[in-house]
Amino acid sequence: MKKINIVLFGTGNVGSKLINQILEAREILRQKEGLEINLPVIANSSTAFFQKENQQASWEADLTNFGFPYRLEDILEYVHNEGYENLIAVDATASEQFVDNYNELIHAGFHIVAANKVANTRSSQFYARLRETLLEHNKYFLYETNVGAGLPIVETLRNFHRTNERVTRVRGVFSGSLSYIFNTYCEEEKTFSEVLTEAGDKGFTEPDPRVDLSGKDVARKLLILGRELGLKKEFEEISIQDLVPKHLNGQSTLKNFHRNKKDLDPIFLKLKKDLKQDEVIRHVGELDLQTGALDVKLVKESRTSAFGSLQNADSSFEIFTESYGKQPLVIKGAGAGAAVTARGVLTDLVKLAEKLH
Ligand SMILES: NC(=O)c1ccc[n+]([C@@H]2O[C@H](COP(=O)([O-])OP(=O)(O)OC[C@H]3O[C@@H](n4cnc5c(N)ncnc54)[C@H](O)[C@@H]3O)[C@@H](O)[C@H]2O)c1
Ligand SMILES: N[C@@H](CCO)C(=O)O
Repeated sequence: MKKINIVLFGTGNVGSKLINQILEAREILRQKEGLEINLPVIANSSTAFFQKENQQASWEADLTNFGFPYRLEDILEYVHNEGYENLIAVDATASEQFVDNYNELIHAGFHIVAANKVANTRSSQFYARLRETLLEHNKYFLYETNVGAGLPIVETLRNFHRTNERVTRVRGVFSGSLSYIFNTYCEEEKTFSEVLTEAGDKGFTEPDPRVDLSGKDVARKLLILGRELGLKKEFEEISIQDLVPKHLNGQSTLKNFHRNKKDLDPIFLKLKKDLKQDEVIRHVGELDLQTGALDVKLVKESRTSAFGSLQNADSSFEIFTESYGKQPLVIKGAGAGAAVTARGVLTDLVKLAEKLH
């Protein structure tokens, strides 16, 4: 039986769903894949819990009752002393800082699976150095959920690139949360701030929804795909339409944003009122591989168009390549949500396990 040992960082929407999916799938994975997934350590921003045997269904109570404040070194020392092999660190945080730990984790023998997009969107230098370190230590880094949650976008583009299929353009509704927000806002008689709150409650938005509304999350996804296709770009080069008014932006606290998010209502009401009868608002990202332009913006679409008819938190990616000619390859489905994202992370874990001895 092949065994992998996971140290999970982040027990929020995605991380907690992942633990439950692992517990539910554990027996099937043993029987059908010959794979045993252990979760000896789970940690959030303040607390870690070490478990000698397999994680139990009561992990939430264990983390609350037996968790303790920790430093990364405590975890590294623990897994080293216990002799765990095939170690995988799962980054289910949204933290800008946590990725600073990747280097140390790789040196300590970890592979990495990330839902967090930050590591792939820092400078090109950081991006290249991370890959060099992985190579030097013979470690893998999988991050399919960085774009389109559980949809197979990164792998599809990587396969095109590997096989010399020229990708010319990728256009899409990249954000599951903004898809939900505009799909709902254009159909229902609710204020924008009500819909935004609803999207957060359903686990569709980033922990700080301004990361979605500012266009940053979609810009990150464009950069990740562009780099996957060999494009040399920095985050600052992306053209982004920011939907957050200045007085509520990242310079002010998240609490202040939530307290004043009603200020968004008149802005979006005006946009809605300006629509023609058959039009809806959609948030799109576009990556033009021929010009190297990356663009994030709001557009008006006809209700019956491919993007205009999207529902719920669905994303849709149109991939234009040489062989697909004028008709793009389209990948469409839920682009946000804890369950689909956690399933994507679990898929990365199983894929990574296949590569290990
Ligand atoms: N929710 C989705 O639909 C979705 C889809 C695809 C990708 N993602 C990505 O998944 C990640 C998690 O999203 P979420 O919705 O679960 O967020 P969340 O806010 O619900 O959970 C984040 C967790 O990370 C923990 N954390 C923060 N900083 C940490 C640190 N330094 N060390 C350890 N733990 C830390 C927090 O305590 C919390 O448990 C994000 O990067 C997000 O972009 C989310
Ligand atoms: N906020 C993100 C979650 C998935 O990364 C989105 O809307 O797509």
